[in-house]
Amino acid sequence: MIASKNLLDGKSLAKKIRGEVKEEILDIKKSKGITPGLTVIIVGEDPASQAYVSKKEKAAKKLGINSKIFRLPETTSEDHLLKLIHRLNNEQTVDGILVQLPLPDHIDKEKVIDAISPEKDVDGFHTINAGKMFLNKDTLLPCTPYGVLKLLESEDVSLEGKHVVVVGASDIVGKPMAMLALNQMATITICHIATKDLAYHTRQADIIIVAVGKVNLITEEMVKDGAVVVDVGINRLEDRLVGDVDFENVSKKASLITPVPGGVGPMTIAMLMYNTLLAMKERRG
Ligand SMILES: Nc1nc2c(c(=O)[nH]1)N[C@@H](CN(C=O)c1ccc(C(=O)N[C@@H](CCC(=O)O)C(=O)O)cc1)CN2
Repeated sequence: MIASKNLLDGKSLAKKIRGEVKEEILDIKKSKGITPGLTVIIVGEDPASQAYVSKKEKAAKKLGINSKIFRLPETTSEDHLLKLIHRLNNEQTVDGILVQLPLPDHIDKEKVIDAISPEKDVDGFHTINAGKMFLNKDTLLPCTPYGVLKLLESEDVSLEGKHVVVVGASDIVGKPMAMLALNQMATITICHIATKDLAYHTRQADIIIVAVGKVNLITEEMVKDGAVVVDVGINRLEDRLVGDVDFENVSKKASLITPVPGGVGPMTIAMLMYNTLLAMKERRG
């Protein structure tokens, strides 16, 4: 782990959040005799996805959440998946349903996500939940962007009036991230694959949030002095894991910066645990 005074330490904050969730689960178990249930479905053998699912299973177990993992083969049909989701939607003890992404190409991701009951959609990806987030209504929020907000909040970084530049416009990170920042009264810019002169935009940013998956996409010259830099990228090199930011050089300019690993990644899992508890409380608390 890199030691630096300006580090946004997701690993520590995630531990704290998991501890709070664990306490609340214990209390609810004692007072109401109910336990949250999380079901994760993974299709295919992608090693990174398998590792993420194992992390989710381990975290859930530690917090006293009943977890069940469906590990389905790559050849699983869309129809089979939809039927499984339908069955889980109707199971009283299942509070959260999550389908690990990406899915194989022959399966329609949107159709699968929208088959999950919105109240059990602990990823916050369902069209109804995305719409509620867009309208700034209470709902289950996507774990990674929600984790980024919590990380910023933990260091008293207010987004109000700040220029937040989000690099990457994916449905699971970039777009919801920008919307959550807007809901916090930030001025937002979303940069994507067709953006001309990325550096022009990033240099204006008070806060840069990058989620692309490209090593060293954000370099020192692209960052204003004192900016806050949040790196959501995960790139596997032969010997180590890196983000999208040239950490060594950008960290000299940034007032706060997330490391990879140990920044946003652990927050994703912590917020999933938080959402599972929230889904249980909303439905049967
Ligand atoms: N249904 C979903 N699919 C995917 C999501 C998601 O939120 N919901 N996000 C990503 C993967 N992901 C969770 O599923 C995830 C990514 C990274 C981490 C994490 O803890 N990263 C560590 C490094 C771990 C490692 O060594 O590989 C870190 O950054 O410190 C957790 C979860 C795509 N799919």
